[in-house]
Amino acid sequence: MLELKNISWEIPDGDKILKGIDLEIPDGKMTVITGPNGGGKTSLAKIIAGLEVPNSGEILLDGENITDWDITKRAKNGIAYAFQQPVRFKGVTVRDLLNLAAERTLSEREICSVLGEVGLCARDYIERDVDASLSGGESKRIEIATVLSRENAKILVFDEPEAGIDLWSFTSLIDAFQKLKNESGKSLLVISHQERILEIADYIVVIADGNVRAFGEGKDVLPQLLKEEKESKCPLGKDKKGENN
Ligand SMILES: Nc1ncnc2c1ncn2[C@@H]1O[C@H](COP(=O)(O)OP(=O)(O)OP(=O)(O)O)[C@@H](O)[C@H]1O
Repeated sequence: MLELKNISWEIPDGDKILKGIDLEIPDGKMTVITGPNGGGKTSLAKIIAGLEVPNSGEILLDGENITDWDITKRAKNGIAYAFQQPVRFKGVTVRDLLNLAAERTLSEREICSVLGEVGLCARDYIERDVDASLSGGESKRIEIATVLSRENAKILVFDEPEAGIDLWSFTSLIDAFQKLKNESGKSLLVISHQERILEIADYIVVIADGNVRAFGEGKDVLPQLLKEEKESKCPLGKDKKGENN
């Protein structure tokens, strides 16, 4: 299990972005982190992946303190992270990237299958460089396919997988998440604002203003979120003008 204990993080100018986050991410379940823009979701995901170091607090993986582990060590020990804005590499093909992620040579069929899960036709992409020639949506889908290929990963972290993805590919992605959640035994941690992703979550965490504002089973948290949205409130106890209520 991944546990976050009293995680705080501030940026160099002294602004506190995360203010003592306590969370237990259940094993083998799909947990979706949601909340208003700028609330601290990506910052938290980066801290989990080892891209940022918290100013205080601890991260435990299966009881082991991993707070000081860098991104490589965390990746080797099963934490896979899909960036909100994917990194591009000139001279590396889609095939290379997927083989690297799987830590073995995947068959054409396996590559087809994983690209198909994100709505890409392998024939058109397998030998393409993962560089700036890819559109934003293509690059995002390849990034997601890379994380799906990480066979050794125990915890898959996706930051706004829906961003820039067309409706058809999005439907494939929902199916891929459903399959992972039902069959893989892996933990999925997904940052999302998308109602269809929230609907399939086992657990939902609402992060706002650097705090956990709600955490619980999706069936309990989602109706409250939707009710607040209908009443034009943000899920943080502020209305849309930013006034507390
Ligand atoms: N490296 C940084 N330097 C300065 N400010 C930062 C940095 N990283 C994050 N922030 C600020 O911290 C706040 C939280 O950002 P974060 O990306 O974690 O929010 P978020 O909840 O993921 O938002 P969104 O839903 O818009 O993706 C924002 O105000 C952001 O501008």
